Amino acid sequence: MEQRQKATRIWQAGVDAVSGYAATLTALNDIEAPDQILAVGKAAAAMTRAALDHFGPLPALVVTKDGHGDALPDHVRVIEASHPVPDIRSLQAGRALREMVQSMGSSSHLLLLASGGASSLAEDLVPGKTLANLEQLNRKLLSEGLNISEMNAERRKLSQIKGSGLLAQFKGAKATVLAISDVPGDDLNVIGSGIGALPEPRDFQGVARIVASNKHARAAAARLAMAEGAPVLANEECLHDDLKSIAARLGPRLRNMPEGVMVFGGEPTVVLPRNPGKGGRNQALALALAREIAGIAGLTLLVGGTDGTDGPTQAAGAIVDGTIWGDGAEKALRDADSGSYLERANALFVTGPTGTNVMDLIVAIRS
Ligand SMILES: O=C(O)[C@H](O)CO
Repeated sequence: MEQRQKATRIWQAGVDAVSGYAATLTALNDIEAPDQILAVGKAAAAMTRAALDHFGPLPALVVTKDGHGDALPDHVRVIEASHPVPDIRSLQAGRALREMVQSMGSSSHLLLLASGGASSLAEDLVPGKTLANLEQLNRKLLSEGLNISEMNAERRKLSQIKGSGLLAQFKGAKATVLAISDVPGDDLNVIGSGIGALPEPRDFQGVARIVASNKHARAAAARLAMAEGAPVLANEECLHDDLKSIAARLGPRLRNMPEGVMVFGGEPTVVLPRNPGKGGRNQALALALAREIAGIAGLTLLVGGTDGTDGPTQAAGAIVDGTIWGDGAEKALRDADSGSYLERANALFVTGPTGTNVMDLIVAIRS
């Protein structure tokens, strides 16, 4: 129990360090007041709250995931949409964003706050494509084990607002983009499929900045571990691979880990069966790692999505140790049903929406 609490504290320190509110507030210090705020992604509400606290009650349009749009003032227009597979509200949100950008005057300054999840939450399709095409594409992409860069290259092909398409329609004087990165390499053209990417030949002044990333979260987690007296044995962004390979690679390191803490970040890919059960990539990776450490005492792993939601579930991930792997685990892994198994084992890690999204974070503790 003590190790679970320690892992949770260290993981949470990582997430707190990249909170959408704090990261945005800090970045706003040297930015002039905009005329309009647009915010898209899982951290949109937290980022908007920071901008409103800093600048006062500016007009704002927030597009975010179901259940992530709370605690905003009444004057803010909030559109909640579906994630990870878009729905009709994603199209409404995409249209609202485009219309807002197109309606801004020639001297205007737009503040665009972008975070992960935007690919699904807002879309404005190229002519000839339908919601059914969009849903079908996303289901396919999510099940094939592609990395985010490969997925978003496909998503951009269907979109009028991704890959700098949104800002290409802005005729104002200045656009400032602040982004929280949930992609490897922090590439603005990949975050939310490039919803906040600046177009190359543009007639306005454009500034874009990453305000939080996985690196910041790992650094803060490692800092807390050290402050609590635990040697930090690893701090790596190494989870960009198919989750079976990641488990096979990390397994021996974890089994042989001396006393201390290891921190890993990134986003595993997963190939889903035709009818997946309950879970997400973090729960699946946690269970695959539970197999690797089965029977080992004094070792605890917290595997969690920093946004607080792992796939289409209410859990952020799971906390596992040497006692978790047991009857039914192999089948649950095979059927992409780790969530059901981990729930029965009382191993789910639940935080609710965190107000940020910088991919996933693993904290391993050995005592
Ligand atoms: O929305 C998306 O495309 C992913 O979260 C990456 O930003």
